Amino acid sequence: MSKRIVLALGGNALGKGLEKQMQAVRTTAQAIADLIEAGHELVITHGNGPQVGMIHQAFEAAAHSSEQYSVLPMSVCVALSQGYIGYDLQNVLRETLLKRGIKKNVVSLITQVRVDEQDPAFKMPDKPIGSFLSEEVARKLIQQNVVVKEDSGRGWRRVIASPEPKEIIEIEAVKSLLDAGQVPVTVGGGGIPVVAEGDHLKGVSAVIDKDRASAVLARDIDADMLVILTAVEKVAVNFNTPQQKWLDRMTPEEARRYIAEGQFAPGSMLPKVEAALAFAESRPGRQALITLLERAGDGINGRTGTIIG
Ligand SMILES: NC(=O)OP(=O)(O)O
Repeated sequence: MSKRIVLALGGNALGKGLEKQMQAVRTTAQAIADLIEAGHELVITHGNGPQVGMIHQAFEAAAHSSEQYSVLPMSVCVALSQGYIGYDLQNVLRETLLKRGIKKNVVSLITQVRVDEQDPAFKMPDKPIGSFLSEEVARKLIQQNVVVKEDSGRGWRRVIASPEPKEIIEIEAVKSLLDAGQVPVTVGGGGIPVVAEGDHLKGVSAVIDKDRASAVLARDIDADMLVILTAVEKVAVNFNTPQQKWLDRMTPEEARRYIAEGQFAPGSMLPKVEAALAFAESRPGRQALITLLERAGDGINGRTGTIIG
């Protein structure tokens, strides 16, 4: 049965760096084309952690080299990341679909997402962006008042505020594209974070979690399913212990209990399970799926992955 699906692409669907991203997007496009060919109506969202950090750092270096350039506000960096990643996705997916005889526009929408200026996240930056840094580089950045954190023994990364997404500003445009049979790429990098000042939307320094924004999007376009693609086929409890157990399904009650037990790592599986739970609970009958990109088709058909709902 065909479904309306929001497909949230994780880091490994995009690769790191220009060339690796182009290679990864080719594989990603094949998996997405399989779903379109199977008759599903898709909206594609994606992360931007490595890319937005790279863009910010590049403009910072440029600003140090010449007075003509300035450091870009993070909201503008998110907008640039939507264009950079969205262009690759729409270019490659269009071609992949054409080779299968499917003619559809794939359209990247520069998408703003409203957040609350009072969100406590602005006082506690915790979203890692950019590449891993050595301790030496991290200590230099700390002296320059840049917020960095050690990331699970893997190295240091810059961190930034990640407020809760409240509203997708361009939601009606997404619905229009879907109704016209096209494939929107939207809410890239969680959307450009903005706060409302009357009719004006002011960009703010933050990076919204793309899974949380995807859950809001999926709710507001009345999707049947939110598919969160990540680096593991299923969600596990007691991860990396002798008691590790892979989960085929979680009811909302079980998901809440596992979250309360601290089963999922913050900044990793926790926001994915929270986003999946928020969507599943937004209306009876809605389901979220967490799985690998290459198992998405099987997961949608109930053959693998972890279903929440
Ligand atoms: N914005 C966002 O959530 O990006 P990542 O998934 O790459 O961290």
